[in-house]
Amino acid sequence: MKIGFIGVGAMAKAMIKGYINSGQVNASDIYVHAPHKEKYREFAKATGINCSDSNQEVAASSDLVILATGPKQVVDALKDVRENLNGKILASIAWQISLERLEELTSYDLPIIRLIPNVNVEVNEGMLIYKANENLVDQSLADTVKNLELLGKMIEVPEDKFDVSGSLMGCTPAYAYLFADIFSRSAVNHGLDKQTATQLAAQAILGSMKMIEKSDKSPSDLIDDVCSPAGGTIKGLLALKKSGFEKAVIDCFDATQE
Ligand SMILES: NC(=O)C1=CN([C@@H]2O[C@H](COP(=O)(O)OP(=O)(O)OC[C@H]3O[C@@H](n4cnc5c(N)ncnc54)[C@H](OP(=O)(O)O)[C@@H]3O)[C@@H](O)[C@H]2O)C=CC1
Ligand SMILES: O=C(O)[C@@H]1CCC=N1
Repeated sequence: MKIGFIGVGAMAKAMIKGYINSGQVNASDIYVHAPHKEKYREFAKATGINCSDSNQEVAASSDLVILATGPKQVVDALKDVRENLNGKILASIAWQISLERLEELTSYDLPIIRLIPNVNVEVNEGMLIYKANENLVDQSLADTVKNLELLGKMIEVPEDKFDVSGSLMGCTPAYAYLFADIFSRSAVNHGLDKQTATQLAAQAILGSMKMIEKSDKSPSDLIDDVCSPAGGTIKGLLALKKSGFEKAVIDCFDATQE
């Protein structure tokens, strides 16, 4: 399957790296275009993907056309390609642009899948939510989902839950990185070197997330298992609570929904 990207920003680059890392997609089957070629020329050279001269050329060269612009640029980008989408599947990762709006800007006959990925697609550990329109069904839908599963887990979500789910899995990587960063810096403050500190924090967080995924205990039961009586963890946990950590996290999530 040939894959095209309209827009070559942070998320398109992460998806492209994920596709190539998967070993299932050749760089020579990936086509990209965005207005400022200087921003992705080096990336294209390093990965071996094709730089097309226009959005139309991307659409014409691809079976799956991934719209990866910011939401405000969707109208212009789709105006460029709407005549080139016959026989193609359109995937959009644009935040808050509904399937209905995508159909309105292209065609009511076009198979379209709306997605929110997260940046961890780059290492094939992404979380992607999706909803397809009624033109994308059966084998075509199964093949599209299978293709996107090269990048991570795909979960179907109703469109009215896209904003809340999208914030939860789309924004959270930034907060997880922050958590790892602040913990490793605290260890540096106590004498550990930064590289070791980052490695230890990252593996501890990675293993903990696998426990949440694989264990049948709830996160709160898992917390109890780490808190030995009168040990260091419970002291740290209560310090976090006293400092307003939980309120800060709730405020953070609420802010993503504004
Ligand atoms: N970053 C993330 O973690 C996530 C992002 N998203 C969504 O993905 C989309 C892209 O995000 P992100 O990659 O971070 O944003 P960026 O701003 O990094 O990338 C946007 C890209 O769109 C290009 N672009 C702008 N106008 C056009 C046009 N008319 N035709 C073709 N390309 C165009 C820009 O090109 P140029 O720079 O040359 O103007 C740029 O390459 C957004 O809608 C965002 O909400 C969804 C989930 C997670
Ligand atoms: O910050 C944003 O708006 C985008 C969507 C989710 C992650 N990044």
